[in-house]
Amino acid sequence: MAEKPVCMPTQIPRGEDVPKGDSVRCLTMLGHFGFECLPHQLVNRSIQQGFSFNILCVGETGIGKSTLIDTLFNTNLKDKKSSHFYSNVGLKIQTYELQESNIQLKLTVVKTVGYGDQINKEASYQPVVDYVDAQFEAYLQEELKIKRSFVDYHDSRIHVCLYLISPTGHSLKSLDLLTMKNIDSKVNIVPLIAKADTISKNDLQKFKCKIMSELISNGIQIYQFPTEDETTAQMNSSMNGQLPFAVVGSMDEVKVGKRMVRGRQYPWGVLQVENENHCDFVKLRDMLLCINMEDLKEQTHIQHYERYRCCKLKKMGFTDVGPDNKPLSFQEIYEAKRQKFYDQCRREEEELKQKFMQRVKEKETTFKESEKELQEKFEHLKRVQQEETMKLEDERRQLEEEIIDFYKMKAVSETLQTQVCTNIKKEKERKK
Ligand SMILES: Nc1nc2c(ncn2[C@@H]2O[C@H](COP(=O)(O)OP(=O)(O)OP(=O)(O)O)[C@@H](O)[C@H]2O)c(=O)[nH]1
Repeated sequence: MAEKPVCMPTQIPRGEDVPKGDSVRCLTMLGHFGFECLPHQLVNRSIQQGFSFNILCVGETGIGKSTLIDTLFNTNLKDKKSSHFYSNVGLKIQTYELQESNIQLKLTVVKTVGYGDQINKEASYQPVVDYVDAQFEAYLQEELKIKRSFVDYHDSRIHVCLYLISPTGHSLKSLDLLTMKNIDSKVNIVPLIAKADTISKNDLQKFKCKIMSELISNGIQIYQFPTEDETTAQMNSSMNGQLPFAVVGSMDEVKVGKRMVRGRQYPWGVLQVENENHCDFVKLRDMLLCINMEDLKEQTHIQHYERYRCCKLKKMGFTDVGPDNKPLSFQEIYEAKRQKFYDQCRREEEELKQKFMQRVKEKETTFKESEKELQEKFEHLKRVQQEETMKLEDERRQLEEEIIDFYKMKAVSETLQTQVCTNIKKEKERKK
């Protein structure tokens, strides 16, 4: 084996001419180094770690959500039927560990419950929006932690929203438009016509065109299968032209000739779920699971999550450039924020002090006025009391004088009485 060249860090003296443009130099290698095996390392690691995929299934009650998921993963995920009588829309979240050959898949299925059953459907999309945002928020919080643990973190961000449209054959319902409008910037929407076996082939084509034109005229962005990779470009661009997929779900095995196939049996024949001439189920499964799962996850991360993260950080006051459009470091923003916060605290403290002083002054004035009032009242009462005392004193003196006069008169009357008695006695004796 050839000797490996020692890789030295490139050091270019300042001011020395650096060739512009072609900065990557191609070296002719002298032997085998083994880095052609790099992709295998990735494959092995991915197989060891396992894969995860999160699907949001939005559609009216009984439209065929559970059957479609079961058919997609060829498993019976055993889901109970929902009632039509919920007063609000809810979500049912279930995580399954699936295995195919030696590939592990952690599948999370989030399904709407009671969707489209309320009379007032205006807020029906809100639980869906809240859930999608909550998963972004959880991921952001993990990212912002000092000690992050992405190795065992269950990333629950929604990778695809399968939006099941009722096979009315006419047009989208206002609830469909409202919900899709509110989630199209948060999640990859793949629109599907549910129970496509209930609508004729002719009507189906017209219905597909109608749905697409309504989505475009309402400015609703649906997921486009990527066309950058030349190995999948042709297939994906052809599939983009066939959206929304008309799907049929069934876990029933039906006999067709000598084969058993999955399908729906009718008196007039069998609808084979996996027959591309009967419905678009296989197209959906191939696009979703075989060809574009990684792109769906990537779009979730670099487009939808990025938008949420950007909005959230901006709301928190973070920015990449200052008012003069010069780049700002995290440290500078932090310092600026700290200073702003400190100034705000000082301002608020000063305001509080002023308010407090003002209130103290007001209270002081009120107390002084009350004190003055009380003093005046006291003086008045004192005067009244003095006058009362003097009056009473006068009356007492008058009474005393009257008593003295009374006693004097009493003494005089007693003297007179004694004299009269004596005189009467004398007169009686004289008459004898
Ligand atoms: N004709 C037809 N019937 C279907 C299809 N998919 C499901 N069904 C039937 O529709 C009924 C409801 O299907 P589910 O898969 O339970 O519907 P769902 O939307 O999960 O129901 P909830 O969870 O109760 O809202 C069942 O009787 C299914 O057999 C389909 O593609 N075509």
